[in-house]
Amino acid sequence: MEITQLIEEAKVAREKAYVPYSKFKVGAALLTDEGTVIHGCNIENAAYSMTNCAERTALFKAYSDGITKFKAIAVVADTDGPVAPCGACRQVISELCSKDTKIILTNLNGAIKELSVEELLPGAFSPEDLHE
Ligand SMILES: O=c1ccn([C@H]2C[C@H](O)[C@@H](CO)O2)c(=O)[nH]1
Ligand SMILES: [Zn+2]
Repeated sequence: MEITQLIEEAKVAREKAYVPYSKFKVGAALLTDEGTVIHGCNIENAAYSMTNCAERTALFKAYSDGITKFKAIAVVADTDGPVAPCGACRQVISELCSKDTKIILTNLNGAIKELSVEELLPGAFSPEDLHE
């Protein structure tokens, strides 16, 4: 699947966002190694800190179905430039994606920024750091 097509999938995912508080819709689309696409959107809560971002929704959906290998993840929001994932998502992406998963950050105006996982969060805390 082309990256442009994956970005369209992220836009479809974005329409499912549950954002009564921020009104800021975000969509994510994960391209699995098998070639399937898994959607994620942000889901907010009246207890604001319970909010789950689109990127983490997509990854948690995939892992909970036993799918753990991804070629790419596209993220889209109505931002001026390519959307900037929050720190929590950068940390989770660093661990749950492989080092060669492409991170595609976009907006509704066609801005596109492609990053590696290392570029998304240089020097991330990782499972190896837990070893004594
Ligand atoms: O990359 C991002 C940035 C923000 N949000 C969500 C969290 C919250 O619902 C709203 C405003 O921060 O956007 C995401 O889902 N992904
Ligand atoms: Zn986030």
